Amino acid sequence: MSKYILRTNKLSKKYRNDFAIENINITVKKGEIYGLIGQNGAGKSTMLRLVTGLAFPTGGSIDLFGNDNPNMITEVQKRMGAIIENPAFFSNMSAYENLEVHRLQKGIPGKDCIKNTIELVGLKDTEKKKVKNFSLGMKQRLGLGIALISDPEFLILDEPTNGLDPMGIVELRELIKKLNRERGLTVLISSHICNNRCFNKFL
Ligand SMILES: Nc1ncnc2c1ncn2[C@@H]1O[C@H](COP(=O)(O)OP(=O)(O)OP(=O)(O)O)[C@@H](O)[C@H]1O
Repeated sequence: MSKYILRTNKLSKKYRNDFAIENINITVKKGEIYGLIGQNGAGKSTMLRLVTGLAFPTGGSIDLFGNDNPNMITEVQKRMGAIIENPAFFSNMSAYENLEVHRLQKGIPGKDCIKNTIELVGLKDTEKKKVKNFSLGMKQRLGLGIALISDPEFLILDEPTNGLDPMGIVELRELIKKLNRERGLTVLISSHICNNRCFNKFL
């Protein structure tokens, strides 16, 4: 069985005449938390959009779960969960109802996964509160819940700490570490925090 989840080979994306990313090779091993660090505009979101199939490369290849056939992206997507940019929510619904919509969309049988996900991301006490009344930290947790509801093997997070206060960052960091430790979840996470000390602290 493959020991890595993701491998890119000379991955490039060009918009008109400019490369957003050029010849990027990364390998994310099974069970690791991989940090993608770069300043604003470095190409982090582009990279994650390519990996999740939201955009197509202009050069190079992406190997996910040992499969580099681009036509298989729908199959491998089922094994991934992602938060890219700001996830969309139904603001007049509760966390439970939002998760129910995603459960139905993904065809996940039984409602146990909703309760479990709500507990996992720490939204148990929100009960019937509507998402429009959520704090940013709660919205991040719900986004994470949506990404996790299908029990993925690979979680991709694009700048998940943006806008969070220091406490929210610590809570999110602990949750990601817990998911990695207890579920063996492999995580690819981006950040524009270029100070190595800060980023090491994050992980
Ligand atoms: N749809 C697009 N059309 C044209 N150019 C784009 C598009 N998406 C991204 N770019 C360009 O590609 C480069 C990389 O952008 P990207 O959003 O991937 O960087 P980033 O590292 O995620 O930045 P940030 O930290 O600000 O989110 C930028 O120069 C950006 O302007």
